[in-house]
Amino acid sequence: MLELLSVQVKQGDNLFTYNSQVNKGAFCRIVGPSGVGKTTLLETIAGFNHIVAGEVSWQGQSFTYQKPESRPVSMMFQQDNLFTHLSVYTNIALGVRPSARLNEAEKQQLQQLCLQLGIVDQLDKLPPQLSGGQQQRAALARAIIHKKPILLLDEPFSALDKKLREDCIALTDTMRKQYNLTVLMVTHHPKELDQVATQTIEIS
Ligand SMILES: Nc1ncnc2c1ncn2[C@@H]1O[C@H](COP(=O)(O)OP(=O)(O)OP(=O)(O)O)[C@@H](O)[C@H]1O
Repeated sequence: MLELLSVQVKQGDNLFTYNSQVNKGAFCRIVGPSGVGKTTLLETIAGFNHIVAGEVSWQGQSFTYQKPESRPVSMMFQQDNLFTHLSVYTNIALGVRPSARLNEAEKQQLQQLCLQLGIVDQLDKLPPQLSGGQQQRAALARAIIHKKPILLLDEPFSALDKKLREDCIALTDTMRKQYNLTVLMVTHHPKELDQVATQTIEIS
């Protein structure tokens, strides 16, 4: 379980307090009006914000003060997830390790994952040569191959049209089950997650 206990975070003049529990393996949608602190919640779990008080834990182990790279999470944003001057392959391989140098087994796993995500033919290209949906699927591949148990998604498909959004949500759900991930997704279209969401956090 991912747990936030009286976690307090300052953003400018705002002080946010979070109390949430997300079950292991959940697909949790995070909803609420604009400016209420949804992105701040994900950034706090990812380690990008200073926590003033409280505790964040995974499976009973606190990671409140751990650096982002040591936390059991990977995060994907609405856009600009990829380095534009590096190939799609290298971008995804960076999810394995900073050198992006992979052994044969890792290369095969990357190929297999990209085959499933429908981007295996795009690996030699630069991200700007891909469509928006392909770019987000490449970012998803990088996040998944990172092998962290918690996947934080901040409106990841909101720039895509409705049909593509639905396809990407279904793919994310398949990945959740296959890789035993706990997914937290901020969305302004909660109904689109009706089929997949096992839990909802409403921030008001
Ligand atoms: N780095 C920052 N410095 C100062 N204020 C910030 C910072 N980041 C966010 N805020 C403020 O904190 C509040 C919450 O922002 P946040 O992005 O978490 O909201 P949100 O619920 O994700 O909104 P939206 O649905 O519009 O994306 C907003 O009022 C925002 O202006």
